[in-house]
Amino acid sequence: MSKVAVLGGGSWGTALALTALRAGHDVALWARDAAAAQAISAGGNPRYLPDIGFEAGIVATTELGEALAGAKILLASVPAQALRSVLESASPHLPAGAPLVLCAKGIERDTGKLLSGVAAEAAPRNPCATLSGPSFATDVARGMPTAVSIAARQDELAAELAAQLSTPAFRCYSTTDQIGVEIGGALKNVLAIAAGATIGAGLGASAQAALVTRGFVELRRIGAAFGARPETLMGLSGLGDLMLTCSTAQSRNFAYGLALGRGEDLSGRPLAEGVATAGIAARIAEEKSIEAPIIAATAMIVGGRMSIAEAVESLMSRPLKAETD
Ligand SMILES: NC(=O)C1=CN([C@@H]2O[C@H](COP(=O)(O)OP(=O)(O)OC[C@H]3O[C@@H](n4cnc5c(N)ncnc54)[C@H](O)[C@@H]3O)[C@@H](O)[C@H]2O)C=CC1
Ligand SMILES: O=C(CO)COP(=O)(O)O
Repeated sequence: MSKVAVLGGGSWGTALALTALRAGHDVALWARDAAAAQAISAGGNPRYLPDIGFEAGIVATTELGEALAGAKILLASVPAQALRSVLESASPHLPAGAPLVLCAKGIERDTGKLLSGVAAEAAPRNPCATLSGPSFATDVARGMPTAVSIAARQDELAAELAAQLSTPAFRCYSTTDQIGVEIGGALKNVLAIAAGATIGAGLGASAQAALVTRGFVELRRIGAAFGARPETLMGLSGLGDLMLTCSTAQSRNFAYGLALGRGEDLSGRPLAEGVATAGIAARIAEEKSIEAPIIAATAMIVGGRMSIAEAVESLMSRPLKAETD
């Protein structure tokens, strides 16, 4: 049994802290909010995991030094756009050499970097890994069966982390394709917004299936440009997570798209990582001359620069071509 430290007291940080606890580790969690830390230590997270009670045992604190001291595994589960600043604050306290597992899904908006690139700059003394896959925090917190990928460039590190973090209900597969795992997790959120918007705008289940399938082609093109392995994109962290988040309003990204498609007020909604990632993903595709019209249209819709009706018109009137081109 060794100490696991979790950065982030939201739904995913809490759920991952619980899996680490259930895997037999001592678990500390850093949350920026004192009330959240107190509640998590007592066995609840009313803001981010309402209606879920869980076992006490996580030691949650607002002190980074206290949370990180002596930790052998670090899990970063703050939102993607907050990762750099949180790692910079944590930097003096990060135990040198302890693996840092990135658990957020996104691309840094200001730099276009994948989160492993952010970690390489903000936490260079910690070997970096990524945990991603189809896994709603509520399901994981409730102990429902879930499988994810853990990726690290070194095979032994990925396998060791998978062994340390798996439980009978949380099955971690290991891979060395960290970039593939990151790309799948980041882009599926953008496509989930598009899928939700399709349903919200009343365009139908056939349109939803077409959009997700063709969106997956774009995901694979972008993945290929980054050197991702095709089989990773077909795996849990790619296709698996795309299936999950493009099919149910339990996904906050899908729910965001649903509200967008219905023309509802979008202020004050829960985190939807695809909102921040859409624009930068579209820009990366454009800069690399990758054909990604669905991602581009989603970025424009999310940015208020295109209506859903205009997106449909533009996507449906593209020149006809072979499906595999
Ligand atoms: N909730 C889920 O089902 C899953 C979430 N993820 C990923 O995990 C990441 C975190 O998401 P959630 O925990 O779900 O979000 P959340 O909205 O439930 O919680 C976010 C947490 O981060 C904290 N936070 C936000 N900005 C911060 C900052 N600048 N500094 C410090 N703390 C900050 C908030 O106070 C909150 O505790 C996202 O990238 C998400 O895509 C991945 C798999 C499942
Ligand atoms: O990444 C997730 C499930 O794998 C969670 O999806 P949402 O952030 O869209 O709720």
